Amino acid sequence: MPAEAVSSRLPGTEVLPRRRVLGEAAALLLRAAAPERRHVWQGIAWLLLAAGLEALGPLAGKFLIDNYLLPRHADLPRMAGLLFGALLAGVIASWVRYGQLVRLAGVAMRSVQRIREGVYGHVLRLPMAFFDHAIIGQLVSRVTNDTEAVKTLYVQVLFVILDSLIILAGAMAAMLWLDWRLMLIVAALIPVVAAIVFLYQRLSAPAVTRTRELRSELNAQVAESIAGMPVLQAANATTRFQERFVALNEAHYRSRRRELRANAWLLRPVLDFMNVLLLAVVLGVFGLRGASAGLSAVQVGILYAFISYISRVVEPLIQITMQFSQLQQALVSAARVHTLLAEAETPVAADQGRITHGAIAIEHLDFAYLPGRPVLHDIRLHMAPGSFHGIVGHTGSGKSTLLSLLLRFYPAPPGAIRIDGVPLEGIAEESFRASMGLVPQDPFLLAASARENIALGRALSDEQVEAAARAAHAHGFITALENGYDTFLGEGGARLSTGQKQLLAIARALAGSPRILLLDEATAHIDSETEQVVQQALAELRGRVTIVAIAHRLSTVRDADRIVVLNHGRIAELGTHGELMAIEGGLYQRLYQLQQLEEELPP
Ligand SMILES: Nc1ncnc2c1ncn2[C@@H]1O[C@H](COP(=O)(O)OP(=O)(O)OP(=O)(O)O)[C@@H](O)[C@H]1O
Repeated sequence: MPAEAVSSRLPGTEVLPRRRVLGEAAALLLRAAAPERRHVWQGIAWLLLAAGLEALGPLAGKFLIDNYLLPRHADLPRMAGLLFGALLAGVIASWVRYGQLVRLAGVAMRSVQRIREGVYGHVLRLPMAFFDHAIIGQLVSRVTNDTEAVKTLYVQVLFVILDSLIILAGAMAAMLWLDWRLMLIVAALIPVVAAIVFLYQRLSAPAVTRTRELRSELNAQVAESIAGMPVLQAANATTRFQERFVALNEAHYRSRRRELRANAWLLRPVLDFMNVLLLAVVLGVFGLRGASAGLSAVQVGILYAFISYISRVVEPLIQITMQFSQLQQALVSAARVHTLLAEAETPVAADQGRITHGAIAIEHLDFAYLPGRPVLHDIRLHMAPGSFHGIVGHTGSGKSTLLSLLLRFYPAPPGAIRIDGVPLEGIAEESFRASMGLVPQDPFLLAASARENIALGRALSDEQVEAAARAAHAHGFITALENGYDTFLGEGGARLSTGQKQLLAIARALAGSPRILLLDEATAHIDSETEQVVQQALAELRGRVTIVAIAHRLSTVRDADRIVVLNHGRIAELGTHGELMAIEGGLYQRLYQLQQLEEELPP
């Protein structure tokens, strides 16, 4: 796949206009540093003091030359006092600057910490629809790499640029006081530098944005390949993936080279040249003045001070411009983080009531993921508390969609689904999640112990965890592990069989004591023996928990109170196994017979 074809997949990866980048990066910085405003202002105040003290050095030099050296007036105590004063001012200035830089580094680090926590928390609260388009590697890149780049932005803005600007201001003020006309010559350097920076930005901005984008693509591809390694290797696709990676990496290299070229040509060499030019102009002016009026003692002192100050003006300017390459990258990262943060979170549900019994009422439910492409049509279904409903149907008939709506992963039309008489969207999030249990098709186990996998961060006692495991018929195999509930299960529960993982997922769902338990093809990949264990577990929950189970394997829901047969997003049939089997030529009957046939066929 060409590198260009894989961009713009995650919101925030598109190339942003320059003005938007600046605005969004600034918004992010200000928001993250807001709690530390006092530190920033105090830091700036102290840096101003340090710059003032530093500017005293050349002034003291000028005074020494003008008053003592040129007139050959050897007043040793005063000269020593002057030298000592200049030295002391320099030492104090360095000490103050060190203290403030440590303070501002703290501000930067804490702000980035806040941003990173904020981004992760935000991602956790995003609606499921967001993840339909998200690429995991790119999201990881946002939370780690991009927030790290934001730190660069802080360090650069707060340290180098701020400090350099203050030193610059101090030197300019001192020169203004000494000779305003000469100061104007030096000041002419500032617009020239601004023009260079502008030009640099113009030339390198597209390359910088592209480099960042490609880096995030590289991350995404590595993450995707590792996650799908069995499929990659089995499909003999490793060579193609390697080639794709090489193409991306090459594009990254070219983009980075374009960026560095602009840097190498424009920044340091041009500025060094400006420095020499400026010195030549200032010396030239002195030369002219000397030729016309004879160089006075006062002018020699000023010349000395000016030469000292010019380096103090040029060096911060060089520092500021040298930071621009990194600053540019950091700005792009900050803007992307800001764009991600601007993604709307799942709206907070109004608290109109809570789930008490688990009665589900669905009325005239229509739903479409994309406008004009309806997936569910006019679903009407009432499920009594403690009942067991099976949902079956062909692939793509809308079974998982119905479950996703019940789980509020996607918003159902207001009022179409009610639980215990309360509209689904009117149940407060905490109590809603506490009352709903989900057993997904893929159990998703953490690289942690069996106990941690069942509790999943909830404050559950050992007794609660064990009771849930017993109810899910998982207690037996867990206690048979070498460390029982504390056995580390490996990445993705690698230590367990598929059936055991599924039982553990059921235990996890039950550990929260849900009123409603939703199972999405929980028996799709397990053997008949484990399926019977699951059936047993579900039978024991009947009357206490409302169960809605999607099942490809019809035997799982054979004993359900009612079976809902979905066909192209509509309820085609509804009834008990017996009732549905009695419909001659009915969909359920055909599905059942087909499965029977599959089971009877020799493998
Ligand atoms: N996130 C989504 N965005 C857009 N369309 C979707 C999304 N999820 C599912 N669909 C579409 O909705 C329809 C119903 O899908 P759904 O997953 O609900 O079917 P299903 O009955 O659960 O299928 P299966 O048995 O294969 O899991 C399908 O046409 C599918 O392409």
